[in-house]
Amino acid sequence: MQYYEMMGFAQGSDPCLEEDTSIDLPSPASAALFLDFDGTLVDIADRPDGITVTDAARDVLARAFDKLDGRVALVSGRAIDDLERWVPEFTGPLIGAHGSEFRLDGERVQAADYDMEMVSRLQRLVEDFGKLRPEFLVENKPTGVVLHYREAEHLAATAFHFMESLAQAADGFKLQPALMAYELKPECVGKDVALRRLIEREDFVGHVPIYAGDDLTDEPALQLVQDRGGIAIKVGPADTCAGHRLHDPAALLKQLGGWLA
Ligand SMILES: O=P(O)(O)OC[C@H]1O[C@H](O[C@H]2O[C@H](CO)[C@@H](O)[C@H](O)[C@H]2O)[C@H](O)[C@@H](O)[C@@H]1O
Repeated sequence: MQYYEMMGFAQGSDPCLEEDTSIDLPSPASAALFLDFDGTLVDIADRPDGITVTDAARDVLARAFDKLDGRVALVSGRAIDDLERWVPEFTGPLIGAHGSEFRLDGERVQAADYDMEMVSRLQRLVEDFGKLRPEFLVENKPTGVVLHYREAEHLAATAFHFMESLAQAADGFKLQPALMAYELKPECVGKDVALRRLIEREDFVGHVPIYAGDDLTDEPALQLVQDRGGIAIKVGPADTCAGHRLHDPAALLKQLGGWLA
């Protein structure tokens, strides 16, 4: 068992979990669509810079933007600068760094106040730790830092203990377990908090929210959407509160492609 699973979030596939191949989605004219990025729109890769945004993914984003009259947003743990590099053609709303940053109507907004000095300090500490164990990959974000152990699974517990200790010491920051990674992020941010703000905007309100996500960080947003009468789709095999499940990004793109045809 990986340390990540010990923390309560199973990654392993469970043959008992059924895929929901025909989700009854509302008409695009009455819907708003929110998509997580890694593991949902694109397949997970060995490294953050190793992903491929397929033509199918770009096509679904473009058609959703058109058919839903702009009511489609990406909701990601990645920073907005990073998302913009991967999908430069997408002009819709972006929620980045787990809800710390927004891009709305083409404008950048910082969603939360956090201690920038502390971010720099944490980044330095994690970078130094990463130099001691180059098997880890360190990813800096404007709001924090991630220690990836995908290429050193046997060091998962080491990664956890180090990052957990920093979280205990860093006022206003918390540990966010993710897929084969531990992140330090401001404790006031969350995808659900950011999503609530977007859902309540004039152009989104009154439309049925649909959210698809694969990771632990998506669970509060999946719950929020269900609480608002919307549709929550879990991508992948992990435990979830979502009412629907699809196996992988390809299955999601197929569903959405059919819906938007
Ligand atoms: O909220 P998301 O859009 O799903 O972003 C979550 C994190 O995604 C990236 O890390 C994850 O995907 C990498 C590429 O597939 C993979 O190598 C890594 O193990 C995963 O944790 C990204 O690097 C993080 O910043 C995001 O928070």
